[in-house]
Amino acid sequence: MTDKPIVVALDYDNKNEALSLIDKLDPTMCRLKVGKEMFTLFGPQLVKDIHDRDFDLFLDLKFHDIPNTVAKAVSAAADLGVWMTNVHASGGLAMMEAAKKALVNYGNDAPLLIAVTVLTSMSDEDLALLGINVPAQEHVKRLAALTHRAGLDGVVCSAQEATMLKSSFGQSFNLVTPGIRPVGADVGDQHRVMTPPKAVAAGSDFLVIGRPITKAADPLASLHQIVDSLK
Ligand SMILES: O=c1ccn([C@@H]2O[C@H](COP(=O)(O)O)[C@@H](O)[C@H]2O)c(=O)[nH]1
Repeated sequence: MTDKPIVVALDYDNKNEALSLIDKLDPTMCRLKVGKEMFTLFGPQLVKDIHDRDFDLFLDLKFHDIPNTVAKAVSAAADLGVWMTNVHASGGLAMMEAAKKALVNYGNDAPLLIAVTVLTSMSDEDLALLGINVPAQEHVKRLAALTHRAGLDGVVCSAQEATMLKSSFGQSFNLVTPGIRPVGADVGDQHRVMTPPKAVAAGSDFLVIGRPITKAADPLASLHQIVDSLK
């Protein structure tokens, strides 16, 4: 297991609310994720505010565009000094290769670059509506293979696919898994879910957890409970 596997997803529309949670957290306990909502509202200044507090930051903007555009976006994310960023694997091999190439000049300062396979909110039925008539597990494997071939550092997937992906692509291929739900937590819009201890046992490297922490009556206590459940 990675030393700090929990990545708290900060999906807030209020910056002060987010910062007041962050100020109660310890960077040795977890990493943080900023996604489309907060980055659209608060921009690069939020990234600076989080870096000032010494947290590793996953900038989860899931770039999906033509290769040239994605390469430039990934390079802009690297300029912000983030720990991890991502693209959609369904953008294709050329797009992922261009994104990877854009980070060459950053050397050891380059963020980890990972690709989203199939969103954890999607079921086999959702895929069928897109004309993808294979189980999610099979489509995830196909997109992970493309990501591995492009030389990226890993994928976003469900923990339900973790064992299969570790055995196919090896231990060093990072598996970042949202859709994490402690026993009894509201599943919400997620479909392919798993509890924190089971996700780690299955091979997840990083557990992305949002609402079970941020919407809890006591977010800090909820985070502590999850951390303790992994010991
Ligand atoms: O497949 C994916 C990719 C990204 N996410 C993001 O992770 C968090 C999950 O939040 P919860 O509140 O724990 O459901 C959220 O920011 C998503 O944008 C994902 O869920 N699935």
